[in-house]
Amino acid sequence: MRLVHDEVRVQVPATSANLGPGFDSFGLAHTIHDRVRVRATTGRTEVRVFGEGAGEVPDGDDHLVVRALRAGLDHVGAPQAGFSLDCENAIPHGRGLGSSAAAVIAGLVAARGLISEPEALADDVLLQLATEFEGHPDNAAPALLGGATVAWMDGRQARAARLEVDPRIELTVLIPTERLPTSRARAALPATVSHADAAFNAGRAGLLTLALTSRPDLLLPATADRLHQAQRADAMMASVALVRRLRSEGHPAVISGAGPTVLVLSALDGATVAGLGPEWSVRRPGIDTDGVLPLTAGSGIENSR
Ligand SMILES: Nc1ncnc2c1ncn2[C@@H]1O[C@H](COP(=O)(O)OP(=O)(O)O)[C@@H](O)[C@H]1O
Ligand SMILES: N[C@@H](CCOP(=O)(O)O)C(=O)O
Repeated sequence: MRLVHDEVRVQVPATSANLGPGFDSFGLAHTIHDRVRVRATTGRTEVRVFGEGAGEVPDGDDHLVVRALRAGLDHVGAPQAGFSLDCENAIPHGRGLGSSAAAVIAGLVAARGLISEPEALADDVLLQLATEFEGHPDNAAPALLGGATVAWMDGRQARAARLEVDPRIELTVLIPTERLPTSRARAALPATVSHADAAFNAGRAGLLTLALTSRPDLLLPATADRLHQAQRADAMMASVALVRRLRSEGHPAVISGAGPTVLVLSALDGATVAGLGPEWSVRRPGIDTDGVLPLTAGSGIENSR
């Protein structure tokens, strides 16, 4: 395998995993995007970051996009190089909006864009490699495929299928200032769950497929969860309290991914939004139906220096 291109640009969406009952399986892509330009060089790796994560994430080979890029090249036996990266990040870090999965998918798709036989890094291969980075496939699947996805593990093999989301479904994303690393939220989960709670979530996850694709009127019952949100309440008390309040008022609210962002699968009215404190930033993204995309020159990233 050879490197046949020396520059590639990639756009990748934010994602909300779980969507209530679908722990580690359901996910949804938003029209909030990170963009990365990767150039292969003969020098050492340099990363410039604009927006989210600037001044915080590593600026060399430890950068997550670079680690994923190198993993993709290693997987197909392509030679390594130095890399120069420009990252324009809009996905907040540590808020449950899939920033780490987006970085991994961006790096892997950049690797695909540099090599002589891109089919060696087909989507199923990238989903597996991304799942090995993340430990769960539910953010990587929608970041890769767009729309809503159901992901599952077949032994150690990650798989995913895409759902066509009903166009009547709108989104409101409530992002708090505090962060919660996904690793900490996962450590808060109990090792076992009750049979009754597992059965409850199985029924609601099945219903969620119907609600997302053709019955948005069922979104409130379809987004109920007993397996992970309450169990993580100590790590994000305000978010879990907000989900409970919004649901009691009839809004299909869930914790986005491992939190602490709250995702509402409806256009939350202005009065409800206005009543939230200043610690909540409100976004109304669309649903990204493309997933990760290679970009052509002139798509905006050249604003980076
Ligand atoms: N675009 C990025 N570039 C480099 N590192 C990133 C990027 N996005 C996320 N990360 C890394 O992943 C961490 C957040 O991952 P995680 O705790 O799983 O939260 P999230 O819910 O945002 O994915 C960041 O603190 C950073 O170390
Ligand atoms: N299923 C995972 C999802 C984590 O999503 P993130 O966006 O918070 O990284 C979990 O709930 O741990």
